[in-house]
Amino acid sequence: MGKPKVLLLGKIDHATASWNALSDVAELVTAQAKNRAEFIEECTSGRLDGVVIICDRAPSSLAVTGKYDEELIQALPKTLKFICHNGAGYDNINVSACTARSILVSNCPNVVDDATADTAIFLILAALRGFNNGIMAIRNGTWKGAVPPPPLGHDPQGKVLGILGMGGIGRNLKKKAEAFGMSVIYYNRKQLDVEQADGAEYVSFDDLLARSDVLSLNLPLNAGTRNIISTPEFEKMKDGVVIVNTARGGVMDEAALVDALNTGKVLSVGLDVYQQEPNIHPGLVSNPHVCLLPHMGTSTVEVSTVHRLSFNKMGMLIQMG
Ligand SMILES: O=CC(=O)O
Repeated sequence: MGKPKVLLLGKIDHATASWNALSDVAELVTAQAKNRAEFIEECTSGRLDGVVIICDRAPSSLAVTGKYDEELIQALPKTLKFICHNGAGYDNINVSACTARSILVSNCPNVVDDATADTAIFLILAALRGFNNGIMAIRNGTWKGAVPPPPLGHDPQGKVLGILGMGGIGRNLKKKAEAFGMSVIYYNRKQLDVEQADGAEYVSFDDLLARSDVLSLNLPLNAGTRNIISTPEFEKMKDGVVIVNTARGGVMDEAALVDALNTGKVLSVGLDVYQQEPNIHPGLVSNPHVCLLPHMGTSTVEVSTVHRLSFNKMGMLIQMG
């Protein structure tokens, strides 16, 4: 019997040696397709027959696969057994459709905790302090910007940080935020045990909305969390609340956020993720109180280097049969 085939979708920049080392135990193949239609055609033409594992390097794979929806999953090679998704969030994969085809799906949680929590800290500071006003003004050649100048920002010290979703990233953010003098409350589907909560106060969803000076979204996107923050939720928040989203754009209603910014209910926002990436609601782009990043929360050499280990593990799994 030949070696099992592993199909790489997307680019590898920092784990090339580990990827190549997999060839000891697997036949490494790449797709010729440049877009989803071509990929589906490539799968159905039989060129990828024999592929047992897909190594999905999101987001660079997205241009070729689009969402792993029912249509795509039905087209994948009949021999496929595993999809190894290199991100933490796997909302782009219809896991039920994979299960129906007996395809196992794995993701990479934990490795992104530091990088994502660091990004949340950056956005919290930027939004609280109004740094985006200054960043825009200095690049426009107007030094500190408008006359009269924009209102003074706020220190994180003494503020209540509400964390919605207290998984690995939420807990990592809690520790970092405490170093800036913030006190942390959280809401999660389940209350954490004492050790994991580490002093963070568990509150109801409504209390989280009502008590947070800064609200950080750190929960996965799924049918139950889509638009979990929308107009009724903004109404329950403090006037002048600051919101940061490093999770998925789909958990917050962007149009409702623009309205809440325009009325002053929300003072400022820090965003790394959007509902329809790479498109961003024009009301967010034009608002100087919104600090925007192009979904780069996990884009570090260290995260990519840890992904290397996942190739090594994939190799070991193949060897173990
Ligand atoms: O967004 C990045 C990830 O899900 O890892």
